[in-house]
Amino acid sequence: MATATNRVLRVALRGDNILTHPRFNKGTGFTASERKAFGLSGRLPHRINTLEEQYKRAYEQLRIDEEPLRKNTFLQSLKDQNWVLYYGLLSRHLKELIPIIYTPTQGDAIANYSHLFRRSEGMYLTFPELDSMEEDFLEQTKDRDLQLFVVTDSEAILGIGDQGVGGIGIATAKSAIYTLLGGIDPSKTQAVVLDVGTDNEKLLNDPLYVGWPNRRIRGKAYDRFVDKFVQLVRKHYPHSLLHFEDFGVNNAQRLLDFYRDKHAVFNDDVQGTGAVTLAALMAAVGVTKSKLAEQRIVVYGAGTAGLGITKQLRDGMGTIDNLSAADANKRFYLLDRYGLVKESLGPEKIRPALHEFVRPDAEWADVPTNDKGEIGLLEVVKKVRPTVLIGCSTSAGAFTEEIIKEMAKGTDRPIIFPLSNPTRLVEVTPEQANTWTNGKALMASGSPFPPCKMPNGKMYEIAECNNALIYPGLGFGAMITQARKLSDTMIIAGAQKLASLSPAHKDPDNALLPDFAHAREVNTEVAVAVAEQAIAEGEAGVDWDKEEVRDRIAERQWIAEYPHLVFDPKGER
Ligand SMILES: NC(=O)C1=CN([C@@H]2O[C@H](COP(=O)(O)OP(=O)(O)OC[C@H]3O[C@@H](n4cnc5c(N)ncnc54)[C@H](O)[C@@H]3O)[C@@H](O)[C@H]2O)C=CC1
Ligand SMILES: CC(=O)C(=O)O
Ligand SMILES: [Mg+2]
Repeated sequence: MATATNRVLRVALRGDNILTHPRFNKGTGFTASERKAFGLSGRLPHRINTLEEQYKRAYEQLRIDEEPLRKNTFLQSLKDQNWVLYYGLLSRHLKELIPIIYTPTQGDAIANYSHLFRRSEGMYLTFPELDSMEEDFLEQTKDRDLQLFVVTDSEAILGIGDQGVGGIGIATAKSAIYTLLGGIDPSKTQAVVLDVGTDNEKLLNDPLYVGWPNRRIRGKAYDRFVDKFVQLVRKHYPHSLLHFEDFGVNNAQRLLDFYRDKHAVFNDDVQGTGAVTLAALMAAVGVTKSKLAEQRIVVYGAGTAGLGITKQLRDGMGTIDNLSAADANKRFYLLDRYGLVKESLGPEKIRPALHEFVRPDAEWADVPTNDKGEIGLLEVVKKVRPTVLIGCSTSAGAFTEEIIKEMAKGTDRPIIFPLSNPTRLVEVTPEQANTWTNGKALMASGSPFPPCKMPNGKMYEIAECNNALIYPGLGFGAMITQARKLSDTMIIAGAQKLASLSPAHKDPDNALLPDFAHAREVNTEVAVAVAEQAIAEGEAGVDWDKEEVRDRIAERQWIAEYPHLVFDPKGER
């Protein structure tokens, strides 16, 4: 078996062409024989550095700037130069650097994309260039063994909305996380932005905006554009996984439903968020010694993530506690801008996907409404006495002191998950929820937060309930088995595996989910569970026994170490 350290790579590039290629470049790490073979002798300073020395230098440079956004720019340029150094450095400082390359800082980088722009990364497919899409696609992908596409149309980036072409930054960040935490070879991934315009006035009026300065295309023309891209992926890479990220609420679930039987597709905001939240909640009900099916769950923000979470928890109640879907649906209370999702809101406010979870008006006849007939969160909490409160509304501070205290009256250990990203949009900070519940709340958040002091003096670590803790493993498990689809049962298998790794099993005062410092090992376990499930249910395109899965995964995981490079005119380029 080839390990990274004895791996040999045949490369056809020489001189500046290899020095500027991030996949092959080693900088001062090129050995003497490689320098000779690749024509680098006069192009590099004398000293040959080990990777350890290179890490030390890069980390020193990174620490010069205090500001997270500048660190983000530094790391982006490191990625443009040298993948091994970039991923190796991140692996060594996971907890410190994931928030820099992902939420929250990547949100700022995306919002400022056109002003920070230095060089392109990824595939930009622009609406007016529809006719040349296949040509453009093939130009970038020819001769590449791509296994994963991460695509966004940028309409709902994290919680910061429509970011136009800058959304490429979420596709590249999510791809990088696949490599970092899932072990997917970065040369086998492709980030894509579908630039169908933007309705973000600030971008439309910005003379430096680098995307297509046009209002967002919608309706049939949008669908045709997306479909052309999906068909190209299906035609040229039939065994790849197609990951959708941060599509708008009217497209995310719809596109997933449309393509899920045609190709291995995955919507991270729907399925990844649902899976990680299911795992966090399974851990929390372990602490409260209750069942999933017994919870009364309020979901605040009935958008893509809110509905994805709701459906995943509902399905979890079925698989884990044998509750029928009809009964499980009744455990949920969804709210959006117009308050509780109830019958009388009518079709304008209730999109079809929410129908299963609409509450009957009669149930609320005794509850005060505002002058528009809407029922707010406080009223819902008073009546329902929820055991679980989940925020995915992008509404900062929506879980007020009054609401949290009201919730704490109705349950001994309120389970509170403010999941909105980035950090500043959180519905309540863990510190506030901890104070207002006298340390009783069981918490998990979407972005990283510092621990809180519990009444017993111990520090309570806040689990980061972010889909990045699970999607790399879900995706890798599906890709490695060449699964024809990523089924709901494969996702639940991954969520159950993640829940089983919860530190709260050992001690109820521990975090609900594993720490991000262990995210690589955690995602590997998830990948094994998903791959085994794919094989068990006959979705896999490989004929492995379940017993071989772990070894196969270990063999294929990309490791940030330099391979030995050999010059070969017929080699890779
Ligand atoms: N922790 C995690 O892994 C994830 C977190 N998220 C976060 O969840 C949030 C929502 O993301 P998406 O569902 O993709 O967006 P979305 O736009 O589909 O959904 C947001 C929903 O919240 C509603 N909303 C807005 N203001 C509200 C208010 N004041 N009160 C009640 N509802 C309100 C909107 O009408 C919309 O339906 C974002 O902050 C995102 O970063 C999303 C995916 C994963
Ligand atoms: C984490 C993520 O996918 C989001 O906030 O959109
Ligand atoms: Mg997302």
